[in-house]
Amino acid sequence: MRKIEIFDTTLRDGEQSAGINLNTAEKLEIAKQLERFGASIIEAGFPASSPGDFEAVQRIAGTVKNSIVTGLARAIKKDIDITWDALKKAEQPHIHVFLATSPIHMQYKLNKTPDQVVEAAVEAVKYAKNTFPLVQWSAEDAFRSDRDFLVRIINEVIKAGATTINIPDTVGYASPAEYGALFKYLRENVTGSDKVNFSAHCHDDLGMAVANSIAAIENGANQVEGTINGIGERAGNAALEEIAVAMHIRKDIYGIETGINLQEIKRTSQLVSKLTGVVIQPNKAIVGKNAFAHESGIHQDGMLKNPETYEIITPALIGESAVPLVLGKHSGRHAFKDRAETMGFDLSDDKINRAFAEFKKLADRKKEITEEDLLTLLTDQQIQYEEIPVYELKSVQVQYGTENIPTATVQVIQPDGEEVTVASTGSGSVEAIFNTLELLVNSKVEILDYRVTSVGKGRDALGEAVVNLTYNDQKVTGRDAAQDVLEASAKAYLNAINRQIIQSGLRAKELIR
Ligand SMILES: CC(=O)SCCNC(=O)CCNC(=O)[C@H](O)C(C)(C)COP(=O)(O)OP(=O)(O)OC[C@H]1O[C@@H](n2cnc3c(N)ncnc32)[C@H](O)[C@@H]1OP(=O)(O)O
Ligand SMILES: CC(C)C(=O)C(=O)O
Repeated sequence: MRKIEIFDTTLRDGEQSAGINLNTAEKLEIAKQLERFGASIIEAGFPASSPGDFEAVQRIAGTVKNSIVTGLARAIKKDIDITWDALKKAEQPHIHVFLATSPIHMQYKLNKTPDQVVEAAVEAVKYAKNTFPLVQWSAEDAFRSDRDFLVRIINEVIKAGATTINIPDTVGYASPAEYGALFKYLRENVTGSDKVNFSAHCHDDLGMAVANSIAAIENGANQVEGTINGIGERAGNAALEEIAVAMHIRKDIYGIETGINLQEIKRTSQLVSKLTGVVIQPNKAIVGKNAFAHESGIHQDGMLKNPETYEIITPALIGESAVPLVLGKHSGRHAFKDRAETMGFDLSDDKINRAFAEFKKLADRKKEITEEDLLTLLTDQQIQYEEIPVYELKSVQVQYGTENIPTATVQVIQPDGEEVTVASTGSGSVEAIFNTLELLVNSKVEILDYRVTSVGKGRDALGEAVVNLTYNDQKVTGRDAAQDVLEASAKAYLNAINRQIIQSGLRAKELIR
């Protein structure tokens, strides 16, 4: 079996999805899970792009041991220096330097001639190589670049010390046959192409990112890049869970080993969805909630007679356990802690106690506590910060009637510890709550997006709200769940405000550069 390295860019290209904004603690949590998932390389961010990205990459590099941690950098010395500062303590410092090579990018975006682009790429790779043992160089928009120019610049960056060459289809324009052919051409024409890794990086604008990545593997790529749940810039990146399972299920034709721990797929996907607020479409391959649901009579009949009639992947393969529900209002702390550990949470006794208290409150109101409910409760505890005081929702009350103006009354404890109650109106119940909270947080808030979904099944399922807003001129996403969608909405709004406060609080305490 041939080994393919899996390069995960959920925290860099994935975070470039419109509306996603992860803080350092959330990124660290995802990185630790990506390590369990078995990613060979984790691109933890773009350190020169913001203090938040710098801090996240630095923290992840200091924590993750079993995956290589990398950071993205433009082909400029300042970016490379900042990336080195963030990654110098990593076990195997790795940098990902990129520079565009397509005519349209060189002429209009970079305003450079092809010769100047070659010179800048070589200079950047040489400079990076002074400190980093592992240097990946990406030809941004490689697929729309001239092939012979690509061969020329790749030859030069390999001479300058690049250890991996990435050939992105930056705008998702390639077809599988074309993208595969490009890898074959480069493997055949680049001098010493067998001495470096060739990497595929595909976007899903035409829905072909996974197919293109597999075509690259078939034609000489020994690394593929992508994200969990396929999140990423515009239509997203290749979904890594789809590639990993495709390689496993069809090892008869591909003969590829990815090193991915398939059992961790479900949990990784759920964690990324929860923390980014990006809901997974139900029919999404591998991780969608309908991916293993057989609905029609003829299919169900076949499944009962022999599951192989319709099932090519079992839920168990990706760690989707059909554990019978054992937790309810009569369960105790031991069973709760045990389940948390089985789900992969490693929480202090304090955090387990707090999660248990929340669980008991929920169990009083809800007859069935599902795996999704537990995931929500435990994830919330896992990423709580104690050191920065934030807003705490005490109560929310809404008066609504078809003939009345909806009015919300909200009681919160402010970061300074003072308890305040404020009321305001809106054209609907949610708007009334948001207007009231805006008065409370004392600053202009612009709502960019708002969604409510149900967590789990049944009438008494938890409602999860995701609010994307601007506060103190920063875009931030908040999410929270509650039995009632209005309470979930209020909590999600405050969660967004609190995340912004925490991020600036950490920076003020110089925990962030
Ligand atoms: C295909 C990809 O996904 S590439 C990664 C995209 N990710 C991001 O952009 C992450 C977030 N970005 C940012 O925070 C900002 O864009 C920053 C901090 C990186 C740069 O911000 P600014 O300095 O304000 O520049 P701005 O983004 O407006 O323009 C980009 C500049 O970088 C140049 N540039 C673009 N790519 C490269 C490169 N690979 N190497 C060197 N220079 C580059 C552009 O030509 C432009 O230069 P100019 O100012 O001389 O015209
Ligand atoms: C920086 C590069 C690898 C990229 O994200 C792209 O080209 O899509």
